[in-house]
Amino acid sequence: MKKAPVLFQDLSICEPTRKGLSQSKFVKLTDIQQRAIPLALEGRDILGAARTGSGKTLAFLVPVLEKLYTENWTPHDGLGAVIISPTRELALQIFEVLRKVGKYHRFSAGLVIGGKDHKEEALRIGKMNILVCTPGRLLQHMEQTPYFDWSSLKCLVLDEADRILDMGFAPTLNAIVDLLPPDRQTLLFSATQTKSVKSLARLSLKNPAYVWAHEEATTVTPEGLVQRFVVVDAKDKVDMLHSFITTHRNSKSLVFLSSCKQVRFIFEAFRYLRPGVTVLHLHGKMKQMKRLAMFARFCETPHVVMFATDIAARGLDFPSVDWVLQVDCPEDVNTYIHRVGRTARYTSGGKALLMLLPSEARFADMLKERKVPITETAFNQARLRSIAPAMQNLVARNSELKSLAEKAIISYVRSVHLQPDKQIFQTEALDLEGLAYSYGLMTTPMLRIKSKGQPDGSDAAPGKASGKEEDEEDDEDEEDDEEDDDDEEDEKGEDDEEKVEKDEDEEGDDAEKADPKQGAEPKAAATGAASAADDEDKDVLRPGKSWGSSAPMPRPKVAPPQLEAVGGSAKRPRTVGPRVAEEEQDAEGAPNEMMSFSACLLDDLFTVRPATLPDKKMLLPQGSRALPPRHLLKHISSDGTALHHLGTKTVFAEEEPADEPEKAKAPVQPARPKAKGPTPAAAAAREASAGSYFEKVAAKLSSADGEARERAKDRLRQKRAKARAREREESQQPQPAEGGVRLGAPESEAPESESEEEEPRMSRPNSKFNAAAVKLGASDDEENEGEGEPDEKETRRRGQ
Ligand SMILES: Nc1ncnc2c1ncn2[C@@H]1O[C@H](COP(=O)(O)OP(=O)(O)OP(=O)(O)O)[C@@H](O)[C@H]1O
Repeated sequence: MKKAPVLFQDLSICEPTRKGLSQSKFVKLTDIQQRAIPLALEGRDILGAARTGSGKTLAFLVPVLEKLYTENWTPHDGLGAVIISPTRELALQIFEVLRKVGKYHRFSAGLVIGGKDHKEEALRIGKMNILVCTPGRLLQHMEQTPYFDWSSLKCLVLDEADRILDMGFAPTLNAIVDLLPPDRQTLLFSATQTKSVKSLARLSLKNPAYVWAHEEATTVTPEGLVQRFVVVDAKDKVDMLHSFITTHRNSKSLVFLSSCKQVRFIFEAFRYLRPGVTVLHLHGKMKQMKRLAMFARFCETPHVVMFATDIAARGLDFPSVDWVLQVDCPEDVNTYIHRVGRTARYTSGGKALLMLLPSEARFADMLKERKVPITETAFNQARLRSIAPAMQNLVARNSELKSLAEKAIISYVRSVHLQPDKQIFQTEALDLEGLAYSYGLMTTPMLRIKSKGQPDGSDAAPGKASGKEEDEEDDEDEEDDEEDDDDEEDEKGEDDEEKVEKDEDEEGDDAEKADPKQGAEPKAAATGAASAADDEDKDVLRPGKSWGSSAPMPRPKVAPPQLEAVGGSAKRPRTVGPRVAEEEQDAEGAPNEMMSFSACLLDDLFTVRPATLPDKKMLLPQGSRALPPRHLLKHISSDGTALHHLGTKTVFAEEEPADEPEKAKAPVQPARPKAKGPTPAAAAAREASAGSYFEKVAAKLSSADGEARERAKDRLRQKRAKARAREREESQQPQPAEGGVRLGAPESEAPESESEEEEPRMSRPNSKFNAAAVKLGASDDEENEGEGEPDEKETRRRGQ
């Protein structure tokens, strides 16, 4: 038997790849690389599996580069390899590694993910040799881009193959595979293996080599990972989370929750609670640029907590994550493995804590059966501080937060309800009152149970969200998020009821978690009807709406005394709310700067044949300022190359209004909750904010016809009067009683949170965003030719 190569220099690979690897400091092969690369270099199809963080990315990138090199591929030969990833962030990460190790090749490479201008991509995609993409976007180009030719494709890679092969992505992947030439090499990699022979069959693998690097190992998770679980009541989860965060301020922690709405609520609430460490969030309903910026910021910041959905569970190589905390039970063992795999990567160590409800405790046994070494632990009760009064105070004073809390609970219940494993996920066992209490709500939100067989909304189908919860719902998600943002701005003067009604309408889109994945029978995952057949009691929860013979769930009152104790007022402060805080926090990454960040990434698609590109300025979105993301560069890289590369955009900086960079650089002042009535500064801020809102509305109205405008102005006047009255009222409000958090506590008392204030620290040397040559092996001059691209929403893909 041939001896497995130990060092990259032992491999029979070409000089450009060898140089790229050694310059990226890759010297020794990991297990999976030792086993998979030689077989792939022989031209074999590969089914590869290895623990998280064990180096699978290089295990397919090296063969891809070698394949094209040995085929004497030139930039004029068109598409030679496609690498498909289930999420945009992962695609971006793969692309970055490709840029590093492929630096000395002459191939062109493009990143094709959703959320960017389809037309601009279409202009360039036909000239790419290697594409790293998400499935939906690739299919869209295959169907709609006239000069996109994939007929000579040599290599197809599916990273996180089991995820891509599962039911959520199945129709898209089937359509892609049907179009691709069958005569190609196919490489599939994941940390968990796909069981579905049918899935594999549709890829028409030829005599594939099965490579499972840690088959003999006693554990399926990394050796340096310490794993614990704790059984906790629903009502204590938020307290535990808070205690955990405040006692791990010097760590980098990733916190998983079930749904986008939960992530949003917990993020907003914790920003107010100021736990003393930077808090971030990442979920599939964020706008593309914000998502990428969050991703980058989490990579760059050493002490930080990021709340995330399973969008962050797979493949992402965040540097130096100390803790993975799972507040909600993952839907299956595979998801657990991927989640905890965000820490203890390569040779480093890490810790993971899983919170299980008493009804979910059996999940720990399932983990052990699958060779996950996890042990039970208990929380130090002495360190557990109840933050329910603080939450209640926050929620009572802020209707947006209250609405978010309600939506979070509804989406959580729905996600539990849609899980196929009813032994673990028991909707009826959920302590909704306790949960509502811990989220600061006086009552549980209205939930109605739909009986099976009734007409159903899209969210009823467990399979609907599957595989699409993150990237493949691009437009809807982004619109939703954008709407959310706009709503929160626009509706500040609206009545609560109107707001709640609208929120409930939006709720239908939130199905990020419900994903049966491979643990479920594909059949059950496919349709809502199937799910009904699966389980007699599988009803569908919809927020606040009646569905035929549905019966309302009880709405028990939750411990009113606590509310009294915290003295929270039902009157909400109208202006300096989380949204304003968020805007301030994002000042360093405000929309235009985000746009530029996107543009940086989009350079990938602008660099081949620069001479044929339209004038750079033409590529800018109308009316947008292509601010060079200087300050954002800090988030991207401290690496000289990156600065140089991105720095070429300074030409646009000169066109930038002078105030913009200043704004971006200005230290961000967090919105402080109030202790007692508005301070003069807060009142001024409110006034200003209210003014800007009204001005915005007035501006909108300026285009309306005369009569309508007059009516609207009347309404506006009334709202202004109301707002002033409210201000006056608030200034006379009593202080919260003992036990409550005083909103707007003086600086000295508030724990020092960095969430809004702290400039993210400079990147580390191993930044994921070290930009190298975009055209692989291109000179700086060549590579810097491209320029930014408008950030328009992509059109909805067909067939999805
Ligand atoms: N041969 C190597 N030498 C040194 N570091 C390596 C090597 N291969 C990979 N790494 C590093 O190990 C880390 C994990 O690699 P990678 O992201 O490819 O893991 P993975 O197996 O794909 O993980 P996941 O299953 O979570 O997707 C990365 O930071 C990567 O740079």
